[in-house]
Amino acid sequence: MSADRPLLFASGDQAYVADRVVRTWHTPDGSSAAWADEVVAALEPGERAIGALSFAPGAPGILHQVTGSERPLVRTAGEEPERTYEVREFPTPDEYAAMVREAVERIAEGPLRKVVLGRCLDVISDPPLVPSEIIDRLLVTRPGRYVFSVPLEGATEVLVGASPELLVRREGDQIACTPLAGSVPHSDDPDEDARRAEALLLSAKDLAEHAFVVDAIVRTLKEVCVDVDVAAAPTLLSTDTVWHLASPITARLADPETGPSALRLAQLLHPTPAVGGVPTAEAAAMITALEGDLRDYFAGFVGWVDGDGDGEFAVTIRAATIDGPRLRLFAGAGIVAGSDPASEVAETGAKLATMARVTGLP
Ligand SMILES: C=C(O[C@@H]1C=C(C(=O)O)C=C[C@H]1O)C(=O)O
Repeated sequence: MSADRPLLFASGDQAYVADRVVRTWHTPDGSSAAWADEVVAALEPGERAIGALSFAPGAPGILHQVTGSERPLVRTAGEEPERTYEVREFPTPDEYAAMVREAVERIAEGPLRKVVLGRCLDVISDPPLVPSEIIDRLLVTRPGRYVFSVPLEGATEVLVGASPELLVRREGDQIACTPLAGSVPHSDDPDEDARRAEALLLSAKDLAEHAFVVDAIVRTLKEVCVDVDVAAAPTLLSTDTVWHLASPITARLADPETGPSALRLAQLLHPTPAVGGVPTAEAAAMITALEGDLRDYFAGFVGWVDGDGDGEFAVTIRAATIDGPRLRLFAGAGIVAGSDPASEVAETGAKLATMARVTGLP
């Protein structure tokens, strides 16, 4: 494997690192069931497909058919070179606040009830960032549980990140999802931080924002699963920069022999209202109208599947693409009735900070 563009996915206390790429599968349409089934059927025992699928249906997906192994996480040594950064925000925080206002107005008219809107940072780094160094820092500091590095279509581009959000895991007939929605930035003051966490657990706006996601996932799981189980109320999940509301969901595949692989399950569940909205079609139209096409692989899903159909996919958030000197970061936030533009700017700023910190941005 190229040391410049590591191929790995970590969720436990080890990282699965690819050492040989047997084949790379591309599709122009990451929502294609036929493509997903073809890739899974091609996997030999001991192989995995690791990759990423775009946010939009009908947009590309890439899966690397690999052999590899679990490796312990190693601490990096060595000095970081001094870097200079040129940063461009798009949309700007003011433009993003205007997008939030427009979404809130549209939600008041209906039928739109929730939409997730994102913004980006584009950075030019001199000297260029080194993806393997960023991955080492992510693995050791672990700002989110799901650390990934996936080479994309071009010869130099790589998708990296530390997502806190499990889209779906399949292990035999056991299915798990841990949707997140409803967030507040951490405070440096421990008392204030605790107050924010308590307030999040009681916030009607955030609980509503969260319930949209849980309802959509439960509905989809019930099409292919039995024993779908979700806690009566969300719990708190902390990342390096934000508090989230989280709902662990478990289920059992109704028919594990012919039932969907982890990859198919991820396709069926995506886009959840954690990254899209409610209703799905109206939210997607609003996202395109207000954001344009800044997402690509951001807010899609990333992970692995094996030939038995087992696997694990995270939502592609707290993520960045690195392409030589160019770095792009994305963060989004759910907008519902009662969302405050300034708070959404602060929330997306805190989410952007996860990858900004590990890439050394000031
Ligand atoms: C879209 C992002 O995060 C999603 C949106 C959240 C929210 O609106 O509260 C919380 C977690 C994620 O599901 C992101 O981090 O970019």
